Amino acid sequence: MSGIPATDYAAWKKLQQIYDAEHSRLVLRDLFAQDPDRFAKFSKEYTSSSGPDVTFLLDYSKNLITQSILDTLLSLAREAQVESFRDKMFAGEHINTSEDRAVLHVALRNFGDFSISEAGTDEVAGVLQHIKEFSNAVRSGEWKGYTGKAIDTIVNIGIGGSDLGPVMVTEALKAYSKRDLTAHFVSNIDGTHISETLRLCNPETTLVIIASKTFTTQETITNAESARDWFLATAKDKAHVAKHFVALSTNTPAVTAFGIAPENMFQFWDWVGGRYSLWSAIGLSIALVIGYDNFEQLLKGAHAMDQHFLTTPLENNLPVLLGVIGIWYNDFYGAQTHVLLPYDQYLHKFADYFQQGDMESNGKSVTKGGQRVTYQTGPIIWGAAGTNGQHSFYQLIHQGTKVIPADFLAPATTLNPIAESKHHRILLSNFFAQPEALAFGKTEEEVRAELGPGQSEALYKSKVFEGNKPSNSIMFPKLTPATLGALIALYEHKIFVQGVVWGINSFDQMGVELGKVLAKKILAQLGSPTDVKGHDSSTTGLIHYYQKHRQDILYLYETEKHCRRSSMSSRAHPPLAANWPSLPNLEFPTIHMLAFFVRNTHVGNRRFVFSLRLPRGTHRLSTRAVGLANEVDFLPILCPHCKNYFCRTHALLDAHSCTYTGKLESAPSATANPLLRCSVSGCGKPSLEAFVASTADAEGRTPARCSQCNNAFCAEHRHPRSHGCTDPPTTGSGSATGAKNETARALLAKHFGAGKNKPGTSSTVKASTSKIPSDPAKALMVLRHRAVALDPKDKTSALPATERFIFRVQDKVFWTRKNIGAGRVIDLLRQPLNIAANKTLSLVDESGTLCDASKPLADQVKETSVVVVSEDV
Ligand SMILES: O=P(O)(O)OC[C@H]1O[C@@H](O)[C@H](O)[C@@H](O)[C@@H]1O
Repeated sequence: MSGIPATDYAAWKKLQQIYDAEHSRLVLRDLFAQDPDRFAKFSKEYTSSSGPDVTFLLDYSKNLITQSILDTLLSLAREAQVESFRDKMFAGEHINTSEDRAVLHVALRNFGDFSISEAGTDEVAGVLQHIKEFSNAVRSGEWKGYTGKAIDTIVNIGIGGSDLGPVMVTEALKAYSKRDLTAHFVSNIDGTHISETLRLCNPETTLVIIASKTFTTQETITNAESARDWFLATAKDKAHVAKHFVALSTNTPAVTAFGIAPENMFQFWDWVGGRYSLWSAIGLSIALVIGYDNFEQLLKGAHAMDQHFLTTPLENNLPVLLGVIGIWYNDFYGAQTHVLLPYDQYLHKFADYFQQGDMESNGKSVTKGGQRVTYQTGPIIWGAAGTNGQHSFYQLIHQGTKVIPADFLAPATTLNPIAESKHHRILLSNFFAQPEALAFGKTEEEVRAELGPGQSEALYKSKVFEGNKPSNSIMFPKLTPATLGALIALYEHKIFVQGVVWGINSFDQMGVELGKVLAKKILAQLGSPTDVKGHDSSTTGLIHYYQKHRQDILYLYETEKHCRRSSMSSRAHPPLAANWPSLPNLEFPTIHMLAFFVRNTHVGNRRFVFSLRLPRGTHRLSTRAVGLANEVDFLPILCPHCKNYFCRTHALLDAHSCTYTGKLESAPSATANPLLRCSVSGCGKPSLEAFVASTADAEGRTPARCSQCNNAFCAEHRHPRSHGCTDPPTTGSGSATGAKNETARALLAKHFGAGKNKPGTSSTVKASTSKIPSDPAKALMVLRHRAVALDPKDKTSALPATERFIFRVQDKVFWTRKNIGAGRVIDLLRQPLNIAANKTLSLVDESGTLCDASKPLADQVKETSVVVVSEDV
């Protein structure tokens, strides 16, 4: 890590000479035959020097090494100053030079032994205490969700180091888990990942953990926002987020901006690399799954390995031995990969985890000094658990042309001793057999003796195993949290050793950035083929192919001219079609995410228009929200037969020339279930409920019924007004809101005249409706010009139009900032309306609902609508 090219070291040159002169004589069969003590010489038993007790055996005798080669490899480590850089790491020196950061994952599991002065290391114990208290509260059921139920599901949203570590460890230690707490991990930006996960979750009993060191990672933040939308679709009130969302991050401002309270944030520090972060707050999901005490055992197991690495002479230092032996193959034998083969199903994510751990750390091609290396650095890491690989890729390891060093890992005792441990004995027989077969193979003589004479030459040859394939074997008594901690730390330090020898910075990851930048640029160009600029012909061709073949538009607007269905959109409306965004085939229960998606979609210069047309509150997808949406219909109707989405005009089978050819068992017909027909007498069209009920997983979805009379209506008659529904919404007895609204209505009746007059249109208070178009988008444009700032301190020129909220009071049109609470609006209205300060006022919306003074007005009333100022409510 000094930045010196490894080839400059004398030991490197010597190793090259040894390889050139000796490698053809390095034959494991011979090496073992020559030295009966080879196993004793080239194996070590690790025993933790501090509690908890951890022990394992590392057998590295099946490597293509002699003592003198090993000595030279260790000389290389010394020459590259592995010990000195190790000490610098533990001391908190900024060995991550490109980012000027310390590398202190060891401080996260430092139970008092090492003295580290870096800022933040003194806060580790406090964060662990926070993890302890929180995980205990959740696991015991003391932490309640917003409806008073205990948490039974956690969803960790993170990617890379904020995902792989918790995934691997919670899988590895599943035997220690709280079985009635289900843990899900969502990482991929593919909406399928979060959608399929949330389908399994109940918002009332789910805790979402947003794990992101930077809190800017596109995948994590997008998934987290969708999860929040999913949650609020049921919970409604943003205040409930506090009980269901926590963040693990170093970025306090971004976490706060997301809406997570500081007390629900678990801090860590920039000296924790993402791929070394499972020991930090990122391990919260681990503590939740296996309990804090087990989490601490994991940390302590790793800490003992840290002590071993820090204090043990290189000859006996296990991470050093693994590191230099790996270099021998990587740089002298030309091995390109290294395979991790745990014979323990619980470790099935071990190789995935170290793919990031190793490849992101040592996948570098310039030294710390900026020189292009002339030798190989980090290997490709891969692998799989148990005997599965034997039935697929082991063929190549045994008889292929490549050198593939392998690490075999296995527990002596299984945690699932079913059938009197028969499974485990078979598993272990394979664990012992494979390294043996790889090392010693089967000679042609042995094959001939086995097959006897008279076989084809090709057959004899094809059954020969050349052997001489190197491997390490690691065996431990049982997979415990502490043992796992020690094994992970063993590999972490191995990676460190190799990085030091190669002179590279193992702790940055510049190589992941370029793709992210290009993806952002491309995302903005996906709307239209004419937007695709600045790419090579291949990339351009791929994007154009996607644009041609994507299935467009699953959402609907108020007029037929905006209706799209994928199969005919381009024919029907060629100029517009290309600009529509591609949306996933969302099913009804997840459609609330659609509004979110659209709000954030770049659709060329049409994006803003679409945003304006989105009805407020439709993301909640309640029928009431749709009904309030001034005819803007955001409810896509899924044809139960051809499974395409249509607007109300094209929802019927004949209207969209349904391609379904099977028997139409539930096809709408005049004689179909009358309950599924529009309730308006004489209409007879299928109700929205008919489509929804037959197409979606009924559980958790919002019924497409009138929120007031609860009857089912067709798209034409779904709004309360359009089917003559005048009954007030049922608020439920004892509902505080309901009671308040009753009072509000009574007062409205008193002040502005009861009965049929709508609030704000009484003779007493009359909103001017002259020259205001009925189309909400046009109305907004007109009113935006007429609106004056309610707060004299606000200047129109200082705030973008999208951040201004327009509403009407009497014949006046005002705008406020969107986050202004209704209480503050009341105060500000006194002056223009000339209302004395001693009067108690309330705001009431068009439907007679009392506004909550503590919440933003913009969240409670429809933009451009009339708001009534009422006394005494
Ligand atoms: O935790 P964050 O900041 O969301 O980052 C997640 C991952 O983001 C990737 O881009 C990095 O390569 C990883 O190292 C990192 O673990």
